Amino acid sequence: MRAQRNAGSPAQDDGEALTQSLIDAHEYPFVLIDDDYRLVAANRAYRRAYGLDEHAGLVGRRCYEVSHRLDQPCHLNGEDCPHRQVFATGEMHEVLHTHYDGRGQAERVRIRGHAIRGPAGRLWLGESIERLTTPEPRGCERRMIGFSPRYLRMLQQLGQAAASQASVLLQGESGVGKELAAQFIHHRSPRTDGPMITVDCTTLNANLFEAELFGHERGAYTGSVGRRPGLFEQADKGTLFLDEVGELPLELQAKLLRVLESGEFRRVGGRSQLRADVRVVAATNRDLRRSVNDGTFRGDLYYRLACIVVGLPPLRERREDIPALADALLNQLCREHGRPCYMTREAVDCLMEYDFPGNIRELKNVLQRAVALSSDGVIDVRQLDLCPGGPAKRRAHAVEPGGAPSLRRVESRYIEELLAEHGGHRRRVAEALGVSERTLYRKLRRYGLG
Ligand SMILES: Nc1ncnc2c1ncn2[C@@H]1O[C@H](COP(=O)(O)OP(=O)(O)OP(=O)(O)O)[C@@H](O)[C@H]1O
Repeated sequence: MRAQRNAGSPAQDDGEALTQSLIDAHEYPFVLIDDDYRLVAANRAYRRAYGLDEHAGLVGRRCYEVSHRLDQPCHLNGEDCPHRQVFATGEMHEVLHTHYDGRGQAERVRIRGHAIRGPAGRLWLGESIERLTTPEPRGCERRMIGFSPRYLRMLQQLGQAAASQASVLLQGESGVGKELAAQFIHHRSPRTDGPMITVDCTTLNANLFEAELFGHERGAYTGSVGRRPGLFEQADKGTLFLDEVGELPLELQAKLLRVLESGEFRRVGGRSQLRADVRVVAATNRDLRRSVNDGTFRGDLYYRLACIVVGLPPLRERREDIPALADALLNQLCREHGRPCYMTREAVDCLMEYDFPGNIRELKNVLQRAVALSSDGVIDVRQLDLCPGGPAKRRAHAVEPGGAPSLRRVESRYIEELLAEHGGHRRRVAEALGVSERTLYRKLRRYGLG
């Protein structure tokens, strides 16, 4: 708080020097902020991170100007603001935010806002800032691109879910990144050194269920040559990821519930009762509550799986992330193809206009196609093959005379158009849609197009 006053008593000077050396000892960027959002003191790490030298008039500037490049507090921008929370409650508040470093580069940071009290009871906000892009983030975290407030809120929820042992249900459309989110939870959880085992619930049927999940003993049935542990056993001390859990037939839901409740199972052909200690993360692109109401999903299983529910936003609801995502995916494709590629401004605008029913997987496919189509490494609107006349035309087709159609209606019409365009070739339709063939088959069934 040195620069707040020009001269102080020796005792004050000592106090200020002490405050400064205490915050300088902090390894992460740390800043003290008053109730009017003004910076009061900052440590060296903060000044380095935000490109501010000691004499650059740091004190008195507003926190949101320095770190967010905003001219208003971040809660007015849809963000969870630690300043507002700490001054309202006097309690520590942790959030994820996007900050801009000294070179104007966006970076994801975890902020812990502490309530710091002065001798006279005055309150300050002490922000400790952990930069998540450096030092090295964990593998899947680095791959999870997104800086929008909506995406950061979701990451925050995933982080909180990871810290608990409760089961987590990830809900979101196909291609939004549910599997990546499950990996994030696993790697952030205390089980990170254990295995993460994925169960694809779309492939399970009554014949396979027990052998797949619980394993079998040698000679348990014709063709079972050796003993094989099941997925449940393999996930012991780790995470069991139940992908597409909403597709599990009703009769198997009861069996799954039983083993989840008890943690006990028996291999096929085995006598002994075995136990596995698993943490369950499940994912679905259905509205499972509605499935419970429809009677196609068991309510008791839903409540067992959905202690914590995290919704993953579709890409069209976080369009501001599209340029960064496209950039990262394009860089990856360039590395794979061994040649540089560049996207024009118009191409980026075109991507931001598009609705991406297949979400990030579709964005990836669109870019893959564009890289293949571009002869000189420049990707323009033409190579994207989306607009004009692409989604805009398709969207115009989809609008009903009576008003906006439902998303399901838009999607089913879009699939119909793609089927016609590709002569009914399902693999190509799945590619164009940016979903797996499996997902396409489900959609065809759902919309009666199969
Ligand atoms: N935030 C992200 N940043 C970069 N890439 C992402 C992100 N989220 C997902 N992806 C990529 O998008 C693709 C689809 O992701 P993922 O398989 O996790 O989606 P999903 O929701 O599980 O899809 P489905 O429901 O069809 O199984 C993957 O290639 C994944 O690496």
